Amino acid sequence: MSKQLHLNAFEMNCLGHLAHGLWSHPADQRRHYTDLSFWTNLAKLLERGKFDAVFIADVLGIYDVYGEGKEPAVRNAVQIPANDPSLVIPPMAAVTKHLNFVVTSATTYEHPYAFARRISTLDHLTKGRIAWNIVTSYLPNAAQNFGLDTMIGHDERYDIADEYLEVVYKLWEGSWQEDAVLTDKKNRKYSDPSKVHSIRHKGNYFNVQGPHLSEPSLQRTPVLYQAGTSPRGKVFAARHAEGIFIGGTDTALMKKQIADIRRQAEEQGRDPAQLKFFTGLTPIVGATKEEAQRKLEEFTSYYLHEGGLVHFSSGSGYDLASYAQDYFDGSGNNHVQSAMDRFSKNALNPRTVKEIIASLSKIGSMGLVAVGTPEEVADRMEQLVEDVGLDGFNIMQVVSPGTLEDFVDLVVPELQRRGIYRKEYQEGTLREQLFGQGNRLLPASHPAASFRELSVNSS
Ligand SMILES: Cc1cc2nc3c(=O)[nH]c(=O)nc-3n(C[C@H](O)[C@H](O)[C@H](O)COP(=O)(O)O)c2cc1C
Repeated sequence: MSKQLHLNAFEMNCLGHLAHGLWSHPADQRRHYTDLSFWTNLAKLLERGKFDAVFIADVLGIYDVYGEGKEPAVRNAVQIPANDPSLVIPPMAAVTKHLNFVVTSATTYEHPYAFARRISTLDHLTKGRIAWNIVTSYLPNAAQNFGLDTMIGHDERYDIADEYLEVVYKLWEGSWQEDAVLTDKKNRKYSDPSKVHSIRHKGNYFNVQGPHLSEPSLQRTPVLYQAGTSPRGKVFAARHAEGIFIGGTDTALMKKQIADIRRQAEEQGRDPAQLKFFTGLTPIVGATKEEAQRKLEEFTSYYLHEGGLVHFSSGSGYDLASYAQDYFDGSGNNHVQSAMDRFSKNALNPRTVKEIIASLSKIGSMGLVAVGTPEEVADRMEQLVEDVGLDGFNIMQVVSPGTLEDFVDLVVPELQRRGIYRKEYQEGTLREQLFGQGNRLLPASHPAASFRELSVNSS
């Protein structure tokens, strides 16, 4: 394999992210997610393992579709309690030099002006180590928490997201010219007002005058990740995303989606090499095959099936506590549509509702799982990259930090021995680490670049 692998650790600022119930395993430390040291220790571990980034998911409401109430989610700690994803980044940045941070934020609820400033602040504090995972959200309760009775329709959420991106591109790329900051102590001029521009955005969803309050950070626009591969999601990804997080376990479908997004990006004049594809992988590693298998069985005994059902029900929009048909009928389409592409009757490999419920009793049911020796796990990763066209993985955890410790100590050296994973970090921003030196900013072929013209056309 000639490609170099990229690795993110998949995280969330909460007790129960994906491995529902595993917080009660004796070795698990997730109950300390409210402590700074949980995050600084994680960051140091990941930098030791030369990880690209910690990728932090987020939600803005509770998972209350299953059983039509909050009790199952709260009882099983399914992403509740959950704290803010961005505030743990500065302490992690303070104890590392190269590790990067992907923060998830939905375009449906928070205003882009405030969000753009928070990201610029993070990009300044980390010296260009920030990415944004752009999502549109899928929880009805999130809509209710932000003043709506029901969720905005699926495709309209993406229309809002497109305009949101236009606003933040104007703020990040167009508001401050590159030479606007003078730092001229002699003449007591910090910035040149003629080079700091209002953006005067008036759109269907947002009106923003500007200018951006933050001076330009190293990357200006953070590295843009996206998750969601519905037909509308793919159009959005092809236009904006530099990193795409593809979910699920159906590798034939992933391969199709990757080819589709790369083709659409190329049609829009983007270089398909400027898009990197990731999927979720849960590694369970042992010195021998038998030891790895024993670990899996032990972990499974702590896993809560009901937690998996709660998670899936809100993701898909189907209440698995009461759904009576053999196959999903497509009515869950306002939630995560790409989940429906995998599970409905029209899926490439359709599964019955009964089969789906059974699969949710297993560890790692939200992504791929690799159980075995370090060599076997590395083999599987290499094969997936070659067969599916992936560029890397979001490593999903079962016990924290045990899963990542095993991976760093056992699998990383094997990947390095094979020459497919860095032994040392490259200097530079996250975008440069992903796309090579000199790529601090988005390329001219990216739609954000057109908003640099703002500085020429306005004042
Ligand atoms: C792999 C994957 C990870 C996702 N992570 C999140 C997340 O952390 N927070 C969130 O609000 N939505 C998340 N989403 C859903 C996105 O909000 C997405 O924009 C929305 O549900 C539409 O997805 P779709 O294009 O597949 O229909 C994720 C979706 C996928 C497929």
